[in-house]
Amino acid sequence: MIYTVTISPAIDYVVHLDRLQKGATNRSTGEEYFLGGKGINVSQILKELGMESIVLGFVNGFTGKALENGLHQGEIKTDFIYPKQGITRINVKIKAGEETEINGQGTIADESDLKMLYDKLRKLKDGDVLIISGNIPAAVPQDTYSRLLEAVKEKDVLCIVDTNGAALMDVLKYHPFLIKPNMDELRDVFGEKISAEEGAEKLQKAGARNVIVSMGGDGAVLKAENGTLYTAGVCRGKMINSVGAGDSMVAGFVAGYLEKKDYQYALDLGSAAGAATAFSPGLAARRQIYDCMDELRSRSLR
Ligand SMILES: Nc1ncnc2c1ncn2[C@@H]1O[C@H](COP(=O)(O)OP(=O)(O)OP(=O)(O)O)[C@@H](O)[C@H]1O
Ligand SMILES: O=P(O)(O)OC[C@@]1(O)O[C@H](CO)[C@@H](O)[C@@H]1O
Repeated sequence: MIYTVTISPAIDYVVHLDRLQKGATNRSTGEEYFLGGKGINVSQILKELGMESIVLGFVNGFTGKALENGLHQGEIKTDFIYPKQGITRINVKIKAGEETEINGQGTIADESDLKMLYDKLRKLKDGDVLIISGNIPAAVPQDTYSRLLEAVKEKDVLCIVDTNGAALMDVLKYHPFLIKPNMDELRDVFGEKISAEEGAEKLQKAGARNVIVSMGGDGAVLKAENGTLYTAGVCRGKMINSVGAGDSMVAGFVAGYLEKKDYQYALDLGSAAGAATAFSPGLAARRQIYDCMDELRSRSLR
């Protein structure tokens, strides 16, 4: 089974404006609500690609109920924990020419809540897949991801971690199967001058088995554990949404890898899913992902 972990899930409130005026009442020209949080986005794209997963994490309050109901309506299984503090956040994504995001703090998991999550992970079995995505909120211990990996380290679980900064560097000693920083996250760790290839190599030397560096509309590279550097093509289309492209790429890569154990195929499916989301108002639908995949594959076969 595939498990995704989202420490602080969200409802994403996307609001469209002609122009954002600071210090004034702005009237929207339209708005949308999406189920959000990085691991939850991964589960939604996996579902589009025909793969079942179980969503783990912390939710509470009316927004938590809406999120859980929405996932169940989409036939996505959940096994949430319900802390007493905070409520599931509403993240505001303002689209007024450029995108401005305001992400809340959300549910706050305390030590007893976290222990429930570690206990759930200890029950994972050999062959399971664990995908941990997103930032660790400030109110939650910053070594939480390391402790999640500690809980599964005796099992043959394929671990994927999509996070940044200290939390990313901290998990490398557990040799995660995959990490996926973007260029900003790479520069935060290694400085402005780092290239995607150099950064991927450094992260691999520090312990990651496979490293994808995603570069938005400029594509992505994968430094794989077989020593090969794979390059992804870029699908053509109109970028209308940057929220969830990275999560879609993680889901596409995992789905592709589980299907064929072929790194180039997995990277292409990840790139197709990322692009299809970038070209959609919310997360991509199956058909758009496979249209992008066909475009990438037909170009690389020429
Ligand atoms: N404008 C675009 N055109 C084509 N492909 C794109 C575009 N934006 C994203 N992608 C695809 O999606 C992948 C992931 O995007 P990106 O690098 O923006 O991830 P990210 O920074 O983690 O995203 P986010 O944090 O916004 O979810 C890219 O490597 C690329 O394959
Ligand atoms: O505040 P975090 O956890 O860093 O990011 C949360 C978030 O921006 O990430 C997803 C897109 O990747 C959105 O669905 C969600 O609102």
